[in-house]
Amino acid sequence: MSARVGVLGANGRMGQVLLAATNNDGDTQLAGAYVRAHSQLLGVNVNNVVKGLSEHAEGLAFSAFDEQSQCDVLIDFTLPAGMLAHLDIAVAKGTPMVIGTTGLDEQQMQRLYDASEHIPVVFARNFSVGINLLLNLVQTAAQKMGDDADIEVFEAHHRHKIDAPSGTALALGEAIAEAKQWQHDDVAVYDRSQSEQAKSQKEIGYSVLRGGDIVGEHTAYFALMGERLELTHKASSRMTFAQGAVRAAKWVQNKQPGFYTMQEVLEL
Ligand SMILES: NC(=O)C1=CN([C@@H]2O[C@H](COP(=O)(O)OP(=O)(O)OC[C@H]3O[C@@H](n4cnc5c(N)ncnc54)[C@H](OP(=O)(O)O)[C@@H]3O)[C@@H](O)[C@H]2O)C=CC1
Ligand SMILES: O=C(O)C1=N[C@H](C(=O)O)C[C@H](O)C1
Repeated sequence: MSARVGVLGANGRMGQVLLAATNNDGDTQLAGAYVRAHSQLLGVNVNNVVKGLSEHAEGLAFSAFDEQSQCDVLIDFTLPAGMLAHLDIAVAKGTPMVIGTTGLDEQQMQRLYDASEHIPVVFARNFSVGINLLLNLVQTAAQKMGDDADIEVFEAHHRHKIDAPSGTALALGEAIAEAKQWQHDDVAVYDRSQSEQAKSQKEIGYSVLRGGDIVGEHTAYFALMGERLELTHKASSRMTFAQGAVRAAKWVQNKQPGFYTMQEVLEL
């Protein structure tokens, strides 16, 4: 039976692509397009806003998410505060969640871990296949390039992005730190403008570009004297993230409560 999927933040950049990805997947049914309680879209047919949906979406209108909402799985790409409010309802209802929202602080992450004791949660700061593979590749590079390698992570995104560095950049840095057996928070450097010293060997430096319509680009640098390795991923369509999230939604719908990663979904 096809999974009935509800999309939270359905009017967002990702939300609209998620509506299409859910609607176009043969194994999922778009069961809810949820917007905020005061949204002007409430009651508006999704086909009037998102073009190219199949006839399966006909008759579905944007609605507010609450305890009455009926779905097998929820997908959330919103903002931390909204996601946590959605999570509380999902826990109360026992509905599995796929979460792509980034910019969570430590306490907000703890709320996710706590919730995953009651419902299955797939959390990924990037749902593309390439980035999830890159999370493995940077660990190999971190181990093999040697202690002399300078490690930096660069990311570029569209002008509307709020959080920085991106969730993906931080995930790459954390994967590198794990491979080096470093504490990420001890080695992360976000700003060198006040530093009057050369960098140390035990650093992961982050740099950020915001501009135009860049969907998402990430590069991990491993720089030695005389050579440098650059591992780059470029997303050119949000559909890649949306299709990954729909894949995760199908995977998680019958899982036991727990905290799952996209690497587990992809068996990487
Ligand atoms: N993991 C991954 O693969 C990816 C993750 N992302 C992440 O997804 C998130 C969304 O990105 P994007 O779609 O570009 O952002 P948008 O700003 O376009 O969309 C955000 C959506 O969240 C809704 N929202 C915000 N706050 C709340 C709230 N308190 N309650 C309910 N709804 C809320 C907004 O509603 P309204 O319009 O009414 O404000 C909007 O629909 C970001 O964290 C981004 O980093 C993005 C791409 C890929
Ligand atoms: O906000 C975005 O757009 C994206 N956010 C995610 C992140 O913060 O890493 C994933 C992707 O790069 C797009």
